[in-house]
Amino acid sequence: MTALNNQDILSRVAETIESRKEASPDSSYVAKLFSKGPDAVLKKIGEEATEVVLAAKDQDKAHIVYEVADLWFHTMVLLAQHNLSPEDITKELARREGLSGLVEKAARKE
Ligand SMILES: N=c1c2ncn([C@@H]3O[C@H](COP(=O)(O)OP(=O)(O)OP(=O)(O)O)[C@@H](O)[C@H]3O)c2ncn1[C@@H]1O[C@H](COP(=O)(O)O)[C@@H](O)[C@H]1O
Repeated sequence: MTALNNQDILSRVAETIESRKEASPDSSYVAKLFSKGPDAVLKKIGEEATEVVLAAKDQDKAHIVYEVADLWFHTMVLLAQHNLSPEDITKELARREGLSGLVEKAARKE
């Protein structure tokens, strides 16, 4: 297996997104998004989240997968804007693993 295959897709896409910080907006969708400023990606995330909701309401599995991929991708661009990586999110999920949301919420109320 090549080194490329050993890396997971989230890491590979995150690396590509990072590299687009230096790329020309004419040659790259991500570079174009970065060049528009921070609000552009926030707008895309809002749009893509709405599209996920609509796909789910339609109970269309293929459409849900497509729209969630768009949403994940745009949240990865947001993470890159803040110099964060998918690993920061997986670490947070790992930290929460096994802790019931109900238990965590009850602890917050104390
Ligand atoms: N995973 C993605 C990805 N998912 C979705 N998109 C783009 O995100 C946009 C989604 O927006 P919409 O569905 O609203 O379509 P649109 O109307 O064309 O969008 P807007 O012009 O309104 O923003 C489309 O242009 C998609 O092509 C992506 N663009 C890039 N990537 C990854 O990012 C890498 C770098 O891309 P470039 O920066 O373009 O080279 C690629 O190799 C991929 O791995």
